[in-house]
Amino acid sequence: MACAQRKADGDVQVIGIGSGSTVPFVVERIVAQGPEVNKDRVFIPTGFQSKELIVEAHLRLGDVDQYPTIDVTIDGADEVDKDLNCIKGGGACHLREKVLAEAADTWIIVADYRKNSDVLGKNVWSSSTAMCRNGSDDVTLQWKQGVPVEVAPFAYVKVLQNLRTLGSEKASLRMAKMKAGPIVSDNGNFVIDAPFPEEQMKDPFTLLGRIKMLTGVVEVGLFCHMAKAVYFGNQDGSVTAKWHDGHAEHYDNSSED
Ligand SMILES: O=C[C@H](O)[C@H](O)[C@H](O)COP(=O)(O)O
Repeated sequence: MACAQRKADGDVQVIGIGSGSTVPFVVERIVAQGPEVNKDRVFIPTGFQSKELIVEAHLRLGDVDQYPTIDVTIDGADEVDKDLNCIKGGGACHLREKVLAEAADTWIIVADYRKNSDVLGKNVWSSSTAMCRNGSDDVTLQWKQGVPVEVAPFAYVKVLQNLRTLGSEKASLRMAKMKAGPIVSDNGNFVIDAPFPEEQMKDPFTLLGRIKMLTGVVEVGLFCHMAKAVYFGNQDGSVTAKWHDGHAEHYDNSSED
């Protein structure tokens, strides 16, 4: 998105590239800035998808162990609440995404308007990432997946039980679509999807702390108080930007140049 990328202009040299359906557009926009602008930039991926995008675009690939401080990370989201807290991990990338979000001076989300929600978990729209990976555009397969929780494989049954006790009655292991068995993250872990009642989702920061304390949990797909800004692409091509301080702006189609 043009306006999100504008935030990445200037002196930015180390850029984190997140995962999801909007990220290819971000990379496209970066490439369009030309080789002269990009020659001194290093791009850090959050997983397989973004690594491929960076390599295919002939941008310089780096890793977070070389660059533990990132100027700006641009990522997608499954859902964003009114305080810019996010659910992420529909594509099972949330561990690396959170590392790159924390490493970044500025963390920016680019998402489509269906991800904009008052309270996390209320939105029936969820990640299209898995569907895109399966080569299908069938967005009628929407589901309420809850909070993605990456777990050490040997501990998943214990963590499932813990999550149910915490209030997620329907917590379940995420199963692969084209493979018999569970999906395995880029880090070799399993992912549990844990829907929680609205009352608990209204305070995602407290819920995040509770889930994170469960032994066997590697990372939780709740990103609280992290986003500096979220850019929502609207159906008509315009963009609505919301900042963490409550400020919002609207850009019409022509500002996308
Ligand atoms: O694990 C995946 C990431 O958190 C994605 O950023 C998130 O799932 C959004 O993906 P999409 O834009 O494909 O819905």
